[in-house]
Amino acid sequence: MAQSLNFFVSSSRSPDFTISTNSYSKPMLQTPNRFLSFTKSPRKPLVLVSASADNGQGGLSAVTADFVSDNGTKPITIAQPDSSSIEVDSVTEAELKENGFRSTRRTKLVCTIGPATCGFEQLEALAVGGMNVARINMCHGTREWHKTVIERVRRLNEEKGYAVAIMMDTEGSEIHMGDLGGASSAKAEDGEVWTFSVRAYDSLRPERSITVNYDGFAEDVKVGDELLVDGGMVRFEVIEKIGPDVKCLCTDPGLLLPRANLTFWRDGSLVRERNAMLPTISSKDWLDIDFGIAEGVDFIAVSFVKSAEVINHLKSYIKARSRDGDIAVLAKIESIDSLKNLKEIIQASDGAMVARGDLGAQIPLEQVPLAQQKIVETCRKLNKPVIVASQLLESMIEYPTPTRAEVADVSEAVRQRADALMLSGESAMGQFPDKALTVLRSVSLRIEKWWREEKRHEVMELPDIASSFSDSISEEICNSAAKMANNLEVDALFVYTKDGHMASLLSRSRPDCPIFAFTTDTSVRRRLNLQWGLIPFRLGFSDDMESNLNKTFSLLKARGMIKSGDLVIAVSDMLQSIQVMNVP
Ligand SMILES: Nc1ncnc2c1ncn2[C@@H]1O[C@H](COP(=O)(O)OP(=O)(O)O)[C@@H](O)[C@H]1O
Ligand SMILES: C=C(OP(=O)(O)O)C(=O)O
Ligand SMILES: [K+]
Ligand SMILES: [Mg+2]
Repeated sequence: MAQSLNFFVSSSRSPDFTISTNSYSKPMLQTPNRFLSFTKSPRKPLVLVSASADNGQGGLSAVTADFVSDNGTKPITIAQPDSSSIEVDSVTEAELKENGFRSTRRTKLVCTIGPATCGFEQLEALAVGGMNVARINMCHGTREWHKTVIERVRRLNEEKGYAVAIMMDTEGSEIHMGDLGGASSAKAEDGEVWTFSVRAYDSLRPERSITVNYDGFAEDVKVGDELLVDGGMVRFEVIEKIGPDVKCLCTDPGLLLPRANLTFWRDGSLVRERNAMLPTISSKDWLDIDFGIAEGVDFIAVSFVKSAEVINHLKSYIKARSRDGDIAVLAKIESIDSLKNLKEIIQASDGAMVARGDLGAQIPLEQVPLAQQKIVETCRKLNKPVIVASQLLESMIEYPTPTRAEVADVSEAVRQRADALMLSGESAMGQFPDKALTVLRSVSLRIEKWWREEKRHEVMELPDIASSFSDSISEEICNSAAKMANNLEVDALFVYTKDGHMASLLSRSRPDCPIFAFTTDTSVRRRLNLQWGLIPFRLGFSDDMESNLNKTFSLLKARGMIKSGDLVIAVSDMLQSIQVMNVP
């Protein structure tokens, strides 16, 4: 006869969690105040059972009980929830209260975290300044360093109510220089001869010598090739090969930065010999990915993606290992191959990045703007979030104001209605990370406002993307709701979504009003933070839309974020309907 173990789960602050014993695991959705049973087969003795409740967020409601029993009943109480709470970040809340719905920023901001921004206060300053996603670049720093940054961001979220997501960016199999033996940079002058070598210098790095991370380097280059550092920031010409050493003459002087990217060119085109055969995800990347899964990062951005296959592979790898399979995979478009297979790659991914740094080293610079336009458009059509990255405010690494050209570049990305803009060196190692973020924020707000004032409703034809009939219904509802919202000039769209899909479909239409996205899941909330126009809230809700709406109205009213009379359109995952109403 089967026996049961009963756990009484009084409630939880975050209602989605998994209860597991050493032999059973059971996900629970919104099950406060009830008994949960595990049935044991008679063949397995009922002895020590370690039970834990884990909401997957690093222990908000974690409970562990060593359990000895023959009749198997042991009550477990999990922290009392604040069932009447709604979570939204304080910056959004203040913006909404002060300036109303229209003032909220639609374009999301990603900041690369580095030595200039890794402290808790520095991270908090970025969150206050509007950072939606923190990016860690596995090209640099140690895993311990990255772990500390992740912990600090998590602490910031828990203590201050932010939903800053974490993006881990893989190193990828690019060819790059070594780390300059700890020096922050080295100056290469016109006419100097430098040695690029695959040798690892064990002690001091000889003067004017650079290590290269790719073993085939000395074999692949030819005398006469042009060697570009960081896509042309410094240029050399290969003049002699001596075993593992390649002697190069500096033809365009400049600063060499640690681990700078290297490409070599022959007769005007990029040389892709054996290095083209390097795996997209190297063995070091797999270790970093395991680290990212263990740390529960929200996004993994894959460098130098060549095909959809590698994305599919990584997605199934994550699915098999991550607790909820909820790490989104972003494809970095930064190579010739990724442009060739653009549609399939984006289709397979959960989003993409226009990684203009390396892209500009692989295709002629004048083609980068067109590539950007095409990538942004393709992502929009396929409903995948897209980030425009690299050199948006490059001069702000050193100076407190951007160039006019940089402001124009940021404006163009906002005008293209990309989901997100990204800072790299500006926030990782620049002198003015907060100022750079402020520029992104104010330019975004200004261009978005201009766009609405001009009433430039979309001309973009959005193709049907649903893969099932029920998806088609969601898609039609969202397209119609967004259109209605514009025509009726409503104040906000509300979407109640468990996995975020309906929210992303609304975002895809780029409506004039902000989209309040309510989700029960904290990790979905963080991921929605990358998408255009979404204001993600965490809220416990049921399948009863009437009560969800009443609850939301009263919670938001109590906090002064909406007021009686505001016009709202609500849609939901659970109920396929569009409701138009005034806040009571
Ligand atoms: N974790 C880190 N530790 C030290 N320096 C970093 C880190 N992350 C970024 N940086 C610095 O910021 C610069 C810009 O960052 P990013 O654009 O992400 O990298 P890359 O220049 O390698 O493409 C890097 O070149 C590096 O100097
Ligand atoms: C974002 C990019 O990738 P990374 O900084 O990792 O080179 C880029 O190349 O633009
Ligand atoms: K990288
Ligand atoms: Mg790159």
